[in-house]
Amino acid sequence: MTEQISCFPSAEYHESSSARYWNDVPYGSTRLNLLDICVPKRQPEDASQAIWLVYIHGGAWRDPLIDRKSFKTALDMLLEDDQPHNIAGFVSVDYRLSPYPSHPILPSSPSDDSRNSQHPEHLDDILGALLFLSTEAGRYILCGHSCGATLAMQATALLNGGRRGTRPPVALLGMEGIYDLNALVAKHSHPAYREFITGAFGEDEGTWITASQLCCELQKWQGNALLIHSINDELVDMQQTDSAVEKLVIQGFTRTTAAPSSVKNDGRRVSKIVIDCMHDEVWEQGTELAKAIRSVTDESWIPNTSSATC
Ligand SMILES: N[C@@H](CC(=O)c1ccccc1NC=O)C(=O)O
Repeated sequence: MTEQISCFPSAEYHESSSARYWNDVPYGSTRLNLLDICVPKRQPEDASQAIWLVYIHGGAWRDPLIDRKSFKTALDMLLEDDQPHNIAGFVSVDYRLSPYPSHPILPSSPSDDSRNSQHPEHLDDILGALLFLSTEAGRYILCGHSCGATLAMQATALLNGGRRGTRPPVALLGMEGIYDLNALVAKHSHPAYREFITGAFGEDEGTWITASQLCCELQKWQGNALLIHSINDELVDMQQTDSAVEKLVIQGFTRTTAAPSSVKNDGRRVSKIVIDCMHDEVWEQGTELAKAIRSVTDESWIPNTSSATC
């Protein structure tokens, strides 16, 4: 079937009893510039409150087996919810990856331009996807897992600088995020850490510092940030989330322990929630990812000031 929707005109879709799906939609020119869109049939009752959720997968900027499809388990759970919600659509985005020649099943080839990228190309792809979506999904929450949370933060920092045509998200949801590359490598002695950070950001540790600083450059952003980390994350230490929260607080964010509904919700709130599962169980089992999305799409997490979307 086809339908005219302004951002993806006449694209093919398929449907289930609960949603319509536009899968494998190209937003750029490489094989990994693809995204999946899901529009629930039960739409928000108040269209003015409608919000999109854009998910950025993890996988250390390089793992070909962790891709946009990793959102599916949580998405299926969310579509089964019987409570009303305010999500107009869900998007899961792929982006170009860094080299992974030692991958046991799908090693990257030097001639594959979608698997030989380095910073800031992953980020460029995310910004490209958000620009592509901007007509349809202009009011959105940006959600990422692991290095997807890094990209979500960095994209928000750049969009807040006023890239034409794309507004920053109204809220950020970071799960098991990496926000300080140098600290991650210093903390974890397993050579894989240095290997994937070098693969994604190069040998120059100065670049790692600049890329990490970009994560928390949210001085003027008016949205709310919810950062979630598991006490049993065996791959990324909780200090990553703790120090990101501190950096936001230093920039004037108010630390909240509950959803901001209990206080005046004019944005610039940051909250940390501790969960209990392993790093990839967040999306593999889907329960924690779905739960986190329910928390943040609760209207109380969306700032009610109009400036939040400017
Ligand atoms: N599966 C990945 C590893 C991975 O995803 C990862 C490992 C340690 C810390 C963070 C990770 N992922 C972050 O996006 C790999 O094979 O390189």
